[in-house]
Amino acid sequence: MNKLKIAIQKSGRLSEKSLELLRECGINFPDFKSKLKNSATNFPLEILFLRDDDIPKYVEQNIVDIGIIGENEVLEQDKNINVIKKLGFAKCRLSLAVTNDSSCEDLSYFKGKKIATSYPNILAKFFEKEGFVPEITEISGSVEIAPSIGLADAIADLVSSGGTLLHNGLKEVFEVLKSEAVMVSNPNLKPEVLEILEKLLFRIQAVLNSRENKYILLNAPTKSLPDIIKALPGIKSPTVLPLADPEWSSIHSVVRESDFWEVIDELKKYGAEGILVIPIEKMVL
Ligand SMILES: Nc1ncnc2c1ncn2[C@@H]1O[C@H](COP(=O)(O)OP(=O)(O)OP(=O)(O)O)[C@@H](O)[C@H]1O
Ligand SMILES: O=P(O)(O)OC[C@H]1O[C@H](OP(=O)(O)OP(=O)(O)O)[C@H](O)[C@@H]1O
Ligand SMILES: [Mg+2]
Repeated sequence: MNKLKIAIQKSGRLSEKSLELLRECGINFPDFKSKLKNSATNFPLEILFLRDDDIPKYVEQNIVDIGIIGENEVLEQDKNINVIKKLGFAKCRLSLAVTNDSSCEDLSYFKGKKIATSYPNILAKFFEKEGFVPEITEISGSVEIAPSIGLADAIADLVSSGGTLLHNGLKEVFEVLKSEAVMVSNPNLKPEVLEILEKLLFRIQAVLNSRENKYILLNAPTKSLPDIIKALPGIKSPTVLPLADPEWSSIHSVVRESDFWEVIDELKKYGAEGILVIPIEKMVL
């Protein structure tokens, strides 16, 4: 039987969220990662647990068909692989940071400086556009320690909360790129494997849609219905149901998480009451 082979980070920032995504797609697999190659029990999928840095190479060589890694790793390694879906987790940015006492106004500050990073290729390309490339020293982790031990003048590393920079006396000065987890694929998959991938992507999209949206129910004065309907950017148009009291109606709709609070403010302005917000389990459009 044909199977789709996926590589997932064994342990680290991407690991749990990648497995959670597969589980939410209804895919069951034995729950232990010490067995580095596992098969799903109810979907034609084989899961390999690997170091994230190795995943682009394995996808390029078609040892696996697809993988989940950070966009940062895709750009750094520049292998012959395709990004086929952004997955919306492990959001972070690659930023330049200097010691708190440095006065860094613009990028020319880095002329003649030494920068420690795990992303030397991305950083060199970034500075080539500026017309100069500072000295770059590659280290594979704990990058934030470099200025305090005299290894470099500045760093370029991944930042999300900013806590690690803060605890190491550094300040973020320029963003080099934004990143999130992505699914990558070998560009030449066999049709029978592509067919399985399409099925998986369909399920993933339903999960991502549900994460980005909320189902809302509310009661509103019937006379305000036109305003309320205008304020609700539903999938098609909201469901309107009469209540026992004809002066009131019940309205159901789907609202994007990102627009949520503005929409609620609008609805309240038009007299909406008893607003219930419900997470969506899956959403097939
Ligand atoms: N602070 C962060 N917030 C959000 N996402 C992050 C953060 N740091 C890293 N990431 C993302 O998670 C990916 C994996 O990061 P992690 O630190 O687990 O990798 P690693 O130490 O290289 O692991 P491995 O042992 O597999 O080589 C990164 O490539 C990046 O895309
Ligand atoms: O802005 P923050 O929320 O503090 O996150 C930033 C830190 O997260 C990543 O390292 P990670 O913790 O994954 O450890 P690693 O060095 O082992 O990769 C990154 O390399 C930073 O050090
Ligand atoms: Mg790694």
